Amino acid sequence: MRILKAKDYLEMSRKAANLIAAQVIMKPDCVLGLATGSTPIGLYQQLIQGYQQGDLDFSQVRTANLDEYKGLTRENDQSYYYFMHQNLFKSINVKEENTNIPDGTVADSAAECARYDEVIRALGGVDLQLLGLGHNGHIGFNEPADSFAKGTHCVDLTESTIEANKRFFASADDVPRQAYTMGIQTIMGARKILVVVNGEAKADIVQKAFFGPVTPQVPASILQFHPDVTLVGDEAALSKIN
Ligand SMILES: N[C@@H]1[C@@H](O)[C@H](O)[C@@H](COP(=O)(O)O)O[C@@H]1O
Repeated sequence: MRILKAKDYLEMSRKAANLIAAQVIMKPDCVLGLATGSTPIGLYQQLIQGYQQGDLDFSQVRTANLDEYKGLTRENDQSYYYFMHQNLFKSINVKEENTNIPDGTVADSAAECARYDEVIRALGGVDLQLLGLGHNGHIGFNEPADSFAKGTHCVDLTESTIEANKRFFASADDVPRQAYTMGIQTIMGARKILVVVNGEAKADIVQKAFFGPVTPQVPASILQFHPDVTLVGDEAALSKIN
Protein backbone atom coordinates (compact mmCIF):
# COMPACT_ATOMS: atom_id res chain seq x y z
CA MET A 1 0.00 0.00 0.00
CA ARG A 2 1.15 3.49 -0.86
CA ILE A 3 0.40 6.22 1.67
CA LEU A 4 0.42 9.85 0.58
CA LYS A 5 0.28 12.34 3.40
CA ALA A 6 -1.14 15.78 2.75
CA LYS A 7 -0.97 18.77 5.05
CA ASP A 8 -4.66 19.58 4.74
CA TYR A 9 -7.91 18.85 2.90
CA LEU A 10 -6.99 20.90 -0.16
CA GLU A 11 -3.67 19.14 -0.58
CA MET A 12 -5.35 15.74 -0.04
CA SER A 13 -7.87 16.65 -2.74
CA ARG A 14 -5.13 17.75 -5.14
CA LYS A 15 -3.03 14.64 -4.66
CA ALA A 16 -6.03 12.34 -5.12
CA ALA A 17 -7.23 14.28 -8.17
CA ASN A 18 -3.76 13.97 -9.70
CA LEU A 19 -3.97 10.18 -9.48
CA ILE A 20 -7.39 10.15 -11.14
CA ALA A 21 -6.17 12.62 -13.77
CA ALA A 22 -3.22 10.34 -14.54
CA GLN A 23 -5.63 7.44 -15.04
CA VAL A 24 -7.84 9.47 -17.40
CA ILE A 25 -4.85 10.73 -19.39
CA MET A 26 -3.22 7.31 -19.72
CA LYS A 27 -6.49 5.53 -20.57
CA PRO A 28 -9.05 7.99 -21.97
CA ASP A 29 -11.85 5.37 -21.99
CA CYS A 30 -11.10 4.11 -18.49
CA VAL A 31 -13.76 3.01 -16.03
CA LEU A 32 -13.72 5.14 -12.89
CA GLY A 33 -15.44 3.79 -9.81
CA LEU A 34 -16.76 6.85 -8.00
CA ALA A 35 -17.79 7.59 -4.43
CA THR A 36 -19.98 10.05 -2.58
CA GLY A 37 -19.72 11.46 0.94
CA SER A 38 -18.12 14.74 1.92
CA THR A 39 -14.50 13.62 1.52
CA PRO A 40 -14.34 13.43 -2.32
CA ILE A 41 -16.03 16.80 -2.97
CA GLY A 42 -12.71 18.69 -3.02
CA LEU A 43 -11.09 16.27 -5.41
CA TYR A 44 -14.10 16.49 -7.73
CA GLN A 45 -13.60 20.27 -7.73
CA GLN A 46 -9.98 19.74 -8.74
CA LEU A 47 -11.04 17.46 -11.60
CA ILE A 48 -13.52 20.11 -12.77
CA GLN A 49 -10.70 22.66 -12.79
CA GLY A 50 -8.53 20.27 -14.79
CA TYR A 51 -11.34 19.92 -17.31
CA GLN A 52 -11.97 23.67 -17.49
CA GLN A 53 -8.28 24.33 -18.04
CA GLY A 54 -8.28 21.89 -20.94
CA ASP A 55 -6.02 19.33 -19.26
CA LEU A 56 -8.65 16.62 -18.84
CA ASP A 57 -11.11 15.13 -21.30
CA PHE A 58 -13.86 12.87 -19.93
CA SER A 59 -15.66 12.33 -23.24
CA GLN A 60 -14.79 8.64 -23.36
CA VAL A 61 -14.62 7.96 -19.62
CA ARG A 62 -17.13 5.51 -18.18
CA THR A 63 -18.12 5.68 -14.52
CA ALA A 64 -19.72 3.33 -12.00
CA ASN A 65 -20.76 4.62 -8.60
CA LEU A 66 -20.48 2.54 -5.49
CA ASP A 67 -23.88 2.95 -3.99
CA GLU A 68 -27.29 4.60 -3.80
CA TYR A 69 -29.96 4.97 -1.14
CA LYS A 70 -32.90 2.69 -1.73
CA GLY A 71 -36.14 4.59 -2.19
CA LEU A 72 -34.74 7.97 -3.26
CA THR A 73 -35.47 9.29 -6.73
CA ARG A 74 -32.87 10.99 -8.92
CA GLU A 75 -34.51 14.34 -8.21
CA ASN A 76 -34.17 13.95 -4.44
CA ASP A 77 -31.29 16.20 -3.42
CA GLN A 78 -29.99 13.50 -1.05
CA SER A 79 -29.77 10.81 -3.71
CA TYR A 80 -26.28 9.91 -4.85
CA TYR A 81 -27.43 10.43 -8.44
CA TYR A 82 -28.17 14.06 -7.55
CA PHE A 83 -24.88 14.35 -5.64
CA MET A 84 -22.81 13.13 -8.58
CA HIS A 85 -24.53 15.48 -11.01
CA GLN A 86 -24.17 18.47 -8.72
CA ASN A 87 -20.60 17.82 -7.64
CA LEU A 88 -19.06 16.49 -10.84
CA PHE A 89 -21.00 15.31 -13.86
CA LYS A 90 -22.75 18.57 -14.76
CA SER A 91 -19.41 20.40 -14.82
CA ILE A 92 -17.35 18.03 -16.99
CA ASN A 93 -17.89 16.48 -20.41
CA VAL A 94 -18.67 12.93 -19.29
CA LYS A 95 -21.59 11.53 -21.29
CA GLU A 96 -24.74 10.78 -19.31
CA GLU A 97 -25.04 7.36 -20.97
CA ASN A 98 -21.54 6.52 -19.73
CA THR A 99 -22.40 7.12 -16.08
CA ASN A 100 -23.79 4.33 -13.91
CA ILE A 101 -25.33 4.43 -10.46
CA PRO A 102 -27.56 1.82 -8.82
CA ASP A 103 -31.21 2.82 -9.26
CA GLY A 104 -32.66 3.46 -5.81
CA THR A 105 -36.21 3.54 -7.14
CA VAL A 106 -36.26 -0.14 -8.12
CA ALA A 107 -38.12 -1.98 -5.37
CA ASP A 108 -37.00 -5.45 -6.49
CA SER A 109 -33.59 -5.64 -4.82
CA ALA A 110 -32.53 -8.89 -6.45
CA ALA A 111 -33.30 -7.55 -9.93
CA GLU A 112 -31.52 -4.22 -9.40
CA CYS A 113 -28.43 -5.84 -7.85
CA ALA A 114 -28.17 -8.36 -10.69
CA ARG A 115 -28.58 -5.56 -13.25
CA TYR A 116 -25.83 -3.49 -11.64
CA ASP A 117 -23.39 -6.39 -11.45
CA GLU A 118 -24.01 -6.98 -15.14
CA VAL A 119 -23.35 -3.28 -15.87
CA ILE A 120 -19.94 -3.51 -14.20
CA ARG A 121 -19.14 -6.78 -15.94
CA ALA A 122 -20.08 -5.27 -19.31
CA LEU A 123 -17.81 -2.30 -18.62
CA GLY A 124 -14.94 -4.75 -18.26
CA GLY A 125 -14.49 -4.04 -14.56
CA VAL A 126 -13.26 -0.92 -12.82
CA ASP A 127 -9.82 0.56 -13.58
CA LEU A 128 -9.61 2.90 -10.62
CA GLN A 129 -11.98 2.74 -7.67
CA LEU A 130 -12.24 5.78 -5.44
CA LEU A 131 -13.32 5.10 -1.85
CA GLY A 132 -14.14 7.13 1.21
CA LEU A 133 -14.15 5.46 4.59
CA GLY A 134 -17.12 5.30 6.97
CA HIS A 135 -16.47 5.82 10.68
CA ASN A 136 -17.23 2.15 11.29
CA GLY A 137 -14.93 1.05 8.46
CA HIS A 138 -17.60 0.76 5.80
CA ILE A 139 -16.69 1.15 2.15
CA GLY A 140 -19.50 1.98 -0.23
CA PHE A 141 -22.30 0.89 2.06
CA ASN A 142 -20.68 -2.42 3.01
CA GLU A 143 -21.39 -2.27 6.71
CA PRO A 144 -19.66 -4.35 9.42
CA ALA A 145 -20.97 -7.91 9.08
CA ASP A 146 -20.14 -11.53 9.82
CA SER A 147 -18.84 -12.14 6.32
CA PHE A 148 -17.70 -10.12 3.31
CA ALA A 149 -20.52 -9.55 0.80
CA LYS A 150 -19.65 -10.36 -2.79
CA GLY A 151 -21.62 -8.60 -5.48
CA THR A 152 -24.06 -5.70 -5.42
CA HIS A 153 -26.56 -6.14 -2.62
CA CYS A 154 -29.17 -4.32 -0.59
CA VAL A 155 -28.01 -3.43 2.92
CA ASP A 156 -29.71 -2.30 6.08
CA LEU A 157 -27.79 0.77 7.21
CA THR A 158 -26.36 0.65 10.72
CA GLU A 159 -27.33 3.14 13.40
CA SER A 160 -23.83 4.66 13.24
CA THR A 161 -24.15 5.29 9.50
CA ILE A 162 -27.65 6.74 9.88
CA GLU A 163 -26.27 8.96 12.64
CA ALA A 164 -23.28 10.06 10.53
CA ASN A 165 -25.40 10.82 7.48
CA LYS A 166 -28.31 12.54 9.20
CA ARG A 167 -26.48 15.88 8.88
CA PHE A 168 -27.51 15.84 5.21
CA PHE A 169 -31.20 15.27 5.98
CA ALA A 170 -33.84 17.23 7.88
CA SER A 171 -33.70 14.62 10.66
CA ALA A 172 -32.42 11.09 11.36
CA ASP A 173 -35.94 9.82 10.56
CA ASP A 174 -35.53 11.02 6.99
CA VAL A 175 -32.35 9.01 6.36
CA PRO A 176 -33.24 5.97 4.23
CA ARG A 177 -32.80 2.69 6.10
CA GLN A 178 -31.51 0.73 3.14
CA ALA A 179 -29.11 1.18 0.26
CA TYR A 180 -27.80 -0.64 -2.77
CA THR A 181 -24.04 -1.03 -2.77
CA MET A 182 -21.34 -2.69 -4.79
CA GLY A 183 -20.03 -5.68 -2.88
CA ILE A 184 -16.57 -6.28 -1.52
CA GLN A 185 -15.71 -8.67 -4.35
CA THR A 186 -16.56 -6.01 -6.92
CA ILE A 187 -14.51 -3.40 -5.09
CA MET A 188 -11.57 -5.79 -4.70
CA GLY A 189 -11.82 -6.56 -8.43
CA ALA A 190 -10.88 -2.98 -9.32
CA ARG A 191 -7.42 -2.78 -10.85
CA LYS A 192 -6.42 0.16 -8.64
CA ILE A 193 -7.95 1.54 -5.48
CA LEU A 194 -7.66 5.07 -4.16
CA VAL A 195 -8.87 5.76 -0.61
CA VAL A 196 -9.31 9.33 0.61
CA VAL A 197 -9.60 10.29 4.27
CA ASN A 198 -9.49 13.54 6.14
CA GLY A 199 -9.99 14.84 9.64
CA GLU A 200 -9.17 13.59 13.11
CA ALA A 201 -12.47 11.72 13.39
CA LYS A 202 -11.14 9.19 10.86
CA ALA A 203 -7.75 8.61 12.56
CA ASP A 204 -8.84 5.56 14.61
CA ILE A 205 -10.63 3.79 11.79
CA VAL A 206 -7.71 4.42 9.40
CA GLN A 207 -5.41 2.71 11.90
CA LYS A 208 -7.81 -0.23 12.38
CA ALA A 209 -8.61 -0.68 8.70
CA PHE A 210 -5.09 -0.60 7.35
CA PHE A 211 -3.03 -1.90 10.24
CA GLY A 212 -5.48 -3.97 12.28
CA PRO A 213 -6.73 -7.51 11.67
CA VAL A 214 -8.57 -8.20 8.42
CA THR A 215 -12.17 -8.82 9.41
CA PRO A 216 -15.65 -8.26 7.97
CA GLN A 217 -16.34 -6.30 11.17
CA VAL A 218 -14.11 -3.63 9.60
CA PRO A 219 -15.01 -3.99 5.91
CA ALA A 220 -12.21 -1.71 4.66
CA SER A 221 -9.62 -4.01 6.26
CA ILE A 222 -9.95 -6.34 3.26
CA LEU A 223 -8.12 -3.68 1.25
CA GLN A 224 -4.91 -4.88 2.92
CA PHE A 225 -5.12 -7.82 0.50
CA HIS A 226 -5.46 -5.67 -2.63
CA PRO A 227 -2.22 -5.35 -4.64
CA ASP A 228 -2.62 -1.71 -5.69
CA VAL A 229 -4.05 0.56 -3.00
CA THR A 230 -3.14 4.20 -2.49
CA LEU A 231 -4.29 5.90 0.69
CA VAL A 232 -4.32 9.70 0.52
CA GLY A 233 -5.04 11.47 3.76
CA ASP A 234 -4.46 14.68 5.60
CA GLU A 235 -2.19 14.77 8.65
CA ALA A 236 -5.11 14.50 11.10
CA ALA A 237 -6.57 11.35 9.53
CA LEU A 238 -3.14 9.71 9.27
CA SER A 239 -2.02 10.80 12.74
CA LYS A 240 -2.37 7.34 14.34
CA ILE A 241 -0.41 5.36 11.77
CA ASN A 242 2.97 7.02 12.14
N1 LIG B 1 -21.85 5.64 1.42
C1 LIG B 1 -20.96 6.68 1.79
C2 LIG B 1 -19.57 6.19 1.66
O1 LIG B 1 -19.29 5.86 0.32
C3 LIG B 1 -18.63 7.25 2.20
O2 LIG B 1 -17.30 6.91 1.93
C4 LIG B 1 -18.79 7.38 3.69
C5 LIG B 1 -17.92 8.45 4.33
O3 LIG B 1 -18.45 9.72 4.16
P1 LIG B 1 -17.65 11.03 4.44
O4 LIG B 1 -16.67 11.18 3.33
O5 LIG B 1 -18.69 12.11 4.41
O6 LIG B 1 -16.99 10.87 5.76
O7 LIG B 1 -20.14 7.55 4.04
C6 LIG B 1 -21.22 7.35 3.16
O8 LIG B 1 -22.10 6.66 3.97
